[in-house]
Amino acid sequence: MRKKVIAGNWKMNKVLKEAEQFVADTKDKIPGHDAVESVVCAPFPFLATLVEKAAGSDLKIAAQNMHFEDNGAFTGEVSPVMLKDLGVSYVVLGHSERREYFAETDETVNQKTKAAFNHGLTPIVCVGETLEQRENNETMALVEDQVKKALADLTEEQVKATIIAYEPIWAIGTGKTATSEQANEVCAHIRNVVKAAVSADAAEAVRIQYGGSVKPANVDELLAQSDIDGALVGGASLEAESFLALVEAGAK
Ligand SMILES: O=C(CO)COP(=O)(O)O
Repeated sequence: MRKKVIAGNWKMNKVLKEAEQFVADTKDKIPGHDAVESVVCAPFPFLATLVEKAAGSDLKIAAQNMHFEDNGAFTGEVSPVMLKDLGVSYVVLGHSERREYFAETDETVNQKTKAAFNHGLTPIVCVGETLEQRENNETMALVEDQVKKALADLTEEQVKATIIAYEPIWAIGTGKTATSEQANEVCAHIRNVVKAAVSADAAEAVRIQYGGSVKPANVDELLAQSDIDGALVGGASLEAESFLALVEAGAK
């Protein structure tokens, strides 16, 4: 059985006080790490404080992006060395909003994924199609291409430790969830892509999340699917009560 991973992606929301309050409200109620991995992906300015506030609990803190270089003349960027130094555990890479607004490419996602492993961070690699691509029946080929490029040159052990998030862009922040069958179909395809590109063992071990309008009301059905190992959640992760309901679903 693959352990479920529930990750809240706060995107560009909250101020520090609100972020601290969220951790205070949730950390003692998070199920044990053996049952489910519970992660909050917070904006950079909150990371140091949140790692400190969540210490000793089963709530883990993630970044929403990073550069692939260790250091250097990259004004405005944050490196994997900095994240590791703060005690950050996971990093979201290649989110569709970064691909669309900040010129993230499959190649930079690959460089960042390798950098994450070089520094002991667990990457959450996002893939997914637009509505137009879905309507043109391009979903499977597109997602296959994104997955292969993101994982290129990783070792089998690294692929096993990667978290892939399938987030159909048309379902993000729109209230339109993919049906659990639609979501599972693509997640199963991703697992087959990993099997063909890497190994059956890697495909069995890799965790694949679904993301896109996940909420307490639909999470159980999504997590009951054969190839969905967790959720990457935007809007419904912002409130403590809703986030706790999601992680409890992941621990069932
Ligand atoms: O993009 C997402 C998580 O990374 C999904 O966002 P919503 O849950 O708000 O649709």
